[in-house]
Amino acid sequence: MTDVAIQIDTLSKTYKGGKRALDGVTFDVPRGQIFGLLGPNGAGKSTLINILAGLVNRTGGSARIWGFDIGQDARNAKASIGIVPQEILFDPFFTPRESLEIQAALYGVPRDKRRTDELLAAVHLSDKADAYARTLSGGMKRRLLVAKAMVHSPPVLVLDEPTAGVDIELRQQLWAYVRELNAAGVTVVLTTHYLEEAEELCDRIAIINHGRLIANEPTRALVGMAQEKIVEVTVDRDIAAAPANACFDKVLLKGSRVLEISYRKDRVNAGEVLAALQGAGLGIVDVSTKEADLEDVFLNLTRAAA
Ligand SMILES: Nc1ncnc2c1ncn2[C@@H]1O[C@H](COP(=O)(O)OP(=O)(O)OP(=O)(O)O)[C@@H](O)[C@H]1O
Repeated sequence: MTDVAIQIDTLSKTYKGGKRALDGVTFDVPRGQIFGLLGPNGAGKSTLINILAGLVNRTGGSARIWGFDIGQDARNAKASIGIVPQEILFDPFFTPRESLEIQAALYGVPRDKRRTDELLAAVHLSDKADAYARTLSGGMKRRLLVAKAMVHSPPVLVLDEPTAGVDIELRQQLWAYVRELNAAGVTVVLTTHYLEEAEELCDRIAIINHGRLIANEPTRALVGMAQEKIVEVTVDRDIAAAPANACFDKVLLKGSRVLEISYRKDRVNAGEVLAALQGAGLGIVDVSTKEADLEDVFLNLTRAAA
C-alpha cells in the first residue's frame, strides 16, 4: 500500500445521457514512476483525470491518492496531487508571478513556504515573471500551467496531454523538467498521444479503450508484446509478383527487387523467412529489419478490443 501513489479500484463514470466513459477500471500507479496513460480519443482518459482532480464525480468505484480516498478524504487527496489540464485557461491580466501566488494562496501555502521564484526559474519563465499572461506564447503558457500545478509541492503530478501543439524544442524542455521532478521524487502520470514520447519517458504504461483497461505493463514488456516483425529483403533478380509462403504474414513488393515481409516472431524467425526466399530460388543481396514499437502494440491491442 505504501508504495502506491494512486490506487484506482473499479472506477466507473456514466455521464448524464447514458455515456459510460469509464467501465470498472482498476490499476495502481506505483510511487516514484513516470506512468503513461494512453488511449485513443474518447477512451476515457480525461474523465479519469478529472475524477482524480475532483472536477467530475464518479458513479462507481473508488480512488485513493497517496493513500487518501478522493471521497472520504478529499482535502488530503487534493493536496497530494497537482494537475496540469489539457486546456489552457488563464486570466489574461495576471502575470506568471501573480498566477502562482494566487494558486498558492488557494492551496493555503503560507507566504514563507511559497516557491514562486524557484518554480518560475524551473520552467524558464523568470524573465516573463511580470509580463501579462496574454503576452506569453503557447509553450510558455503550458510551462506556467506546470508551475501552477506544483505550487503546493504535491507528491503526484498529472499532466493531461501536456505537449499537444507544443514544438519539439519546448517539448524537450518540458520533459527535461518532468524528468527532474521525477528524479527529485515526484510521481508523474501523463497522458499523451505521442507514443514515442510515452515509450521514451514512461516506466510503465496503461492503455484504456472504450472506458476499459486493456493493458498495464512495464514499458519494455509492453513493447516486447509486439509480435509482428518486418524484414526488408533485396533479392538478386527482378521479380514480377511477391512470392507466397506459409511463414510470411504479409508480403509487399516495394520495387522490382525489394520485398517487405511481415512475420510473427512468436511463430518464425528471420532465418526461416530468408530460407523460404532462397527455397523459392531467390538469392539474397541485402537485408534490414524493423523492430516493432509501441505504436504496433497499441494498434494491435486497441483493434483487438474494438
Ligand atoms: N461532460 C460529458 N457529458 C457526456 N459525455 C461526455 C462528457 N465528457 C466526456 N464525455 C464522453 O465520454 C467519453 C470519454 O471522454 P474523455 O474525454 O474522457 O476521453 P479521452 O480519452 O480523454 O479523449 P481525448 O483524448 O479526446 O481527450 C467520450 O465518449 C466523450 O464523448
